[in-house]
Amino acid sequence: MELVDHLRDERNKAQFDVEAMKVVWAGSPQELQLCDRMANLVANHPAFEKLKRPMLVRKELFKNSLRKAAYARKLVIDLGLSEEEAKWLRFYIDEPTYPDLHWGMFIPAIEGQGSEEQKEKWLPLSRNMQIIGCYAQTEMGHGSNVQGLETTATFDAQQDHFIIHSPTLTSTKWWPGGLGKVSTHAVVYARLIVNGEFHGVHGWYNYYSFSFFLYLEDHSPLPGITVGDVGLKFGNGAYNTMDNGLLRFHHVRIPRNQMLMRVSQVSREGKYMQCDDVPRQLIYGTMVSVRQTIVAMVSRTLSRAVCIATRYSALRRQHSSSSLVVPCFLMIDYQSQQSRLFPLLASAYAFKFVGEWLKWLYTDVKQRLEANDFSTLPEAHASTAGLKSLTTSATVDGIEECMKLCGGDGYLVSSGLPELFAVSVPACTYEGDNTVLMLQVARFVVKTVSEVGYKEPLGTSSYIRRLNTLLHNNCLVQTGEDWVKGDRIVEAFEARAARMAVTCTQHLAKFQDPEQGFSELSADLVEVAVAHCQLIVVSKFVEKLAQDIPGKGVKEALEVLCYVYALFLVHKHQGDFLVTGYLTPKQASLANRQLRILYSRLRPNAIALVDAFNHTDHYLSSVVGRYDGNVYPNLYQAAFNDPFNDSHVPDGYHQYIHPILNQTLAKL
Ligand SMILES: CCCCC/C=C\C/C=C\C/C=C\CC/C=C/C(=O)SCCNC(=O)CCNC(=O)[C@H](O)C(C)(C)COP(=O)(O)OP(=O)(O)OC[C@H]1O[C@@H](n2cnc3c(N)ncnc32)[C@H](O)[C@@H]1OP(=O)(O)O
Ligand SMILES: Cc1cc2nc3c(=O)[nH]c(=O)nc-3n(C[C@H](O)[C@H](O)[C@H](O)COP(=O)(O)OP(=O)(O)OC[C@H]3O[C@@H](n4cnc5c(N)ncnc54)[C@H](O)[C@@H]3O)c2cc1C
Repeated sequence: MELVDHLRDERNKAQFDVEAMKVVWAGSPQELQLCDRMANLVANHPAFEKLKRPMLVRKELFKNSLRKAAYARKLVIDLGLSEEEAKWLRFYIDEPTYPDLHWGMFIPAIEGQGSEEQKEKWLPLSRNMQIIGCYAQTEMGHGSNVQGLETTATFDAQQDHFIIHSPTLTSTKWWPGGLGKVSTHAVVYARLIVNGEFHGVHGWYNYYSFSFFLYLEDHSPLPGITVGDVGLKFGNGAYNTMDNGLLRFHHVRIPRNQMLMRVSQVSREGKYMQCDDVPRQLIYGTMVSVRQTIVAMVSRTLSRAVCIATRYSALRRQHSSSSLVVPCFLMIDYQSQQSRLFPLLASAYAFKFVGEWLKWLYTDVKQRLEANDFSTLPEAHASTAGLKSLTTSATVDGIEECMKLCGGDGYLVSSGLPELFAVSVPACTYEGDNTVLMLQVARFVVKTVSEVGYKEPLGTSSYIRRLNTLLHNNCLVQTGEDWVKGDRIVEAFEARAARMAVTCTQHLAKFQDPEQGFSELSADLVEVAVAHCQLIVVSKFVEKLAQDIPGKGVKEALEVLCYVYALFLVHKHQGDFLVTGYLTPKQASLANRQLRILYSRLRPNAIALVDAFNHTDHYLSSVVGRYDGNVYPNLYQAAFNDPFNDSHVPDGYHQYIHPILNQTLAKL
């Protein structure tokens, strides 16, 4: 049967080379080839079917996810896949499961915080999956406040042991993924007590379950340990494939050498030693690593939602305002639809490029840390925390908007959007609540501003070196066209960020107690941090455009996206730009007018730009976002694929409907 491409006319409108754009989106021809291979491996393997997922009850859902993870592991071994290939394989399986935490947090925690001897012992076991681990930091009473963790690790010099204990209900470890049912081991964060003295929070490599011996049928916890799942989470399917767990210790003994000893050590004699030159913050290093990973991946999540909404918008017709009878307008041709959709399309590209940059920054920091150079850690912390916060919040809001952009059909599970939203929304909370993370960025920015004159601002904060110019020179834009110049746009974002930071720093200086000031001004400080992070995203997009980008029309299409992203933000936050006095109302309205012109330039490329994401239909799992655009027959069929339509007479009909129809309610 001949396949009909319902989006062919839209595809023919493209003004750039889509294959070349696919390479830009993937990062390199090699990355494109790798992702394509892994995506198709998953798409063509029946083991990874996922359409029935939202219909399954938790126990079936969980068993199904274990089966998929086991198949994935088998494929990794049978095909001899590299760690990088295995990572993409897991990504395209598109189901949160215990290996995410094992590979994403447990192993990095040992790598970053273990001594050489500890790494030699535990890493091979972990990499071969002879043990499965998780990252147990959060407690029932303490998530953001890591210093408040209550679990204790008391050194017993006589037996050369640590005694791990949960002294209160609120000290129960609460939320760690993979902990509830699967993991055999955990990196546990607890307060160190040596000779009755507290030494703050540290990490311990710990085992809590007999399941280390995989052949045991009885998967029961070690004595003194209570473990379980925290319970059903938001959205059927979604994150319920993960066994987020709870864990309590009752005076559980572990050998002294299971304390992760890179940052500090306890000797056989019970002497506590902070390792020379290694900052205590290194115990937070795993979070820096995962926040970076989240930013590297988030653009794919947003691109998925945008791809679905763009394709459906380019197919579905609505009435024009002049004729309520003849459906003529494609949804995508409504200005109002474009003004909601195109900034999200531009954001997906913007987040991809900032993610690439952050990966570079993190790789550099990691190498420095290995060589005991900790100088760039504060910058890495602020950038990973801020960008994780900015991009996940925007992505989750964006998915919700895409759902609305598809009208009622977006709300159907078969659109793929509700599940995508449910699985993504906890990203605003895990790895640090987004507001708490923005406050960390604000601390960094305010500190940088306060130190001007005696400490040189570096990296992402180097704009603060030009504070005088940024505070006193106002915007030079006179025409709409003036707004589509990279350096002018970056300068506008620098001026806004600098002015907001200086104002807040001055307000803070009025408080005698800086912490009280920080608390009272926290809402303003979050806005300072947002301005700083948006500047990073905009400037990295502009820097990307300065590179050599091959392919017909590719650079031009990216330029339009970059300006859409930036001018959309200028419009959305015009209050900031106006209040700081950098823009006049006239310049702000020129930005908005230019934005509309950019939407019309983006319009013919819209479908090609989402095709360049190279998403398979399996990954999208969306009837309305199908590549061939053959939506309506499939939407109709999907309704009948729902087991609820197996029968015309649902359970309960005879019992509860017949009495109403027959007026025999009294018998109920
Ligand atoms: C939307 C789509 C999503 C797509 C997703 C795609 C892929 C997903 C991939 C992976 C995700 C998979 C699973 C997720 C699993 C989730 C796991 C978790 O959630 S683990 C638990 C995470 N918990 C947190 O993040 C807690 C947040 N709290 C903190 O980080 C800290 O306590 C806080 C708030 C930063 C600081 O507290 P505070 O008490 O004020 O300060 P401290 O005394 O602790 O420290 C002060 C100094 O330390 C510096 N600092 C803080 N953090 C770090 C760090 N991480 N690295 C380096 N330095 C750090 C801080 O700047 C202070 O420095 P100065 O003294 O000012 O110099
Ligand atoms: C799906 C999922 C997976 C997770 N996986 C893991 C895991 O594998 N391992 C692990 O250890 N943890 C995990 N967590 C826990 C996660 O890291 C915490 O939920 C997160 O750090 C936030 O902490 P909290 O839940 O205690 O929220 P809280 O800190 O109680 O925050 C609640 C509210 O208070 C505000 N708030 C808190 N502190 C401040 C402050 N100082 N200033 C201003 N506002 C503040 C926040 O903005 C938020 O609005 C997971 C959580 C989820 C949802």
